[in-house]
Amino acid sequence: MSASDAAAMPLILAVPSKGRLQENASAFFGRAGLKLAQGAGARDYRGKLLGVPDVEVRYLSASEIAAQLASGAAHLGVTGEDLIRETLPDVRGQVELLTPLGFGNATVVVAVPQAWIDVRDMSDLDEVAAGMRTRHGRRLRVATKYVNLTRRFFAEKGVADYRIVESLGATEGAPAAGSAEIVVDITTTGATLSANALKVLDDGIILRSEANLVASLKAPWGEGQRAALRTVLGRIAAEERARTTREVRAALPESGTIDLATIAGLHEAELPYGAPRGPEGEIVLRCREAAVFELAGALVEAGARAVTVRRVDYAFAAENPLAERLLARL
Ligand SMILES: Nc1ncnc2c1ncn2[C@@H]1O[C@H](COP(=O)(O)OP(=O)(O)OP(=O)(O)O)[C@@H](O)[C@H]1O
Ligand SMILES: O=P(O)(O)OC[C@H]1O[C@H](OP(=O)(O)OP(=O)(O)O)[C@H](O)[C@@H]1O
Ligand SMILES: [Mg+2]
Repeated sequence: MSASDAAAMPLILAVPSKGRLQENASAFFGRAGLKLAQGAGARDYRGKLLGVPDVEVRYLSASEIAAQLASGAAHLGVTGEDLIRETLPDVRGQVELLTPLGFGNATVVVAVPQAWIDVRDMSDLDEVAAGMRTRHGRRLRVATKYVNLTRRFFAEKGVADYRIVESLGATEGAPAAGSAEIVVDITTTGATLSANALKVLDDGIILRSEANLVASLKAPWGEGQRAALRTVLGRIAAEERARTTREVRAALPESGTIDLATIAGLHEAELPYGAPRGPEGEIVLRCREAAVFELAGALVEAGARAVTVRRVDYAFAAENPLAERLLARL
């Protein structure tokens, strides 16, 4: 491929096409002013970002997204951290987890039958497994689709006498069906585990996962794709900054001055438009939502004639921390 071909290639953004991550993911992009436009219908697995050329959206399953970020077939994607850690042999070398998204929360756990009342933790499980091996010549069977996470975790806990039965769905049913003794699976409310008379071991939490925005280090990052990256991540950061902060405007006193630097420092506020030019006038600060009342109080105390606080939709800034962090690694 020539350099000019590479420059014309779009940034590939992989978005969940189904399951519980789908709706949340498109709502997340929508809030950031990135409207996903799917092709002809729900079965068209390609689309665009309205108003952002040079981006191609691909709708894939959450596990396929992890695989495509690993191989470099996609530049950016939304998927569960569980799938990233399960699918990628070298997470740090293959991808950058840019930011957790606050949805798709689930925990990968080791669960055993509730009837095993003496088995409370991994060391109890180790005894059961060793006993099965010596007394019955059989190995404890673990049903899971998280084969790699299971192997790593069991090795860390020193449990070796087991074998994995790969499960592609309804994993929690495996013990009752007789195809495995225990399971490693994901849980959110715990309803599925209870319904199948399973319990989580006390130290059986393998990973707490949520959906993440993930970038591939293996994808071809030409100039066009880097520019598209800055646009996309700039909007995401602008929405996040806006959502987590408040804009505080203060009318400065007619006489005397306010020591804004000290007040801003105390309340971890910024002056996004700089310091006031004269003694009188209006000043704009930005602070964390939780600090709003203290900051407003301090400004009034210091002589401000009026203070207003508001939410903003987007807060853009010259710095693009998400993009810079990734670009520094490419
Ligand atoms: N209660 C939950 N159960 C399963 N996954 C969840 C849950 N909550 C969040 N997730 C996240 O969503 C990801 C995809 O799961 P989901 O069930 O939505 O997809 P799916 O399309 O059904 O995939 P699969 O068919 O492989 O289960 C999970 O790997 C996990 O990161
Ligand atoms: O702790 P809970 O809130 O009960 O959720 C956990 C269940 O949800 C998921 O299954 P899903 O509904 O995605 O079906 P699947 O196995 O076909 O993917 C997961 O595999 C568990 O079975
Ligand atoms: Mg599922």
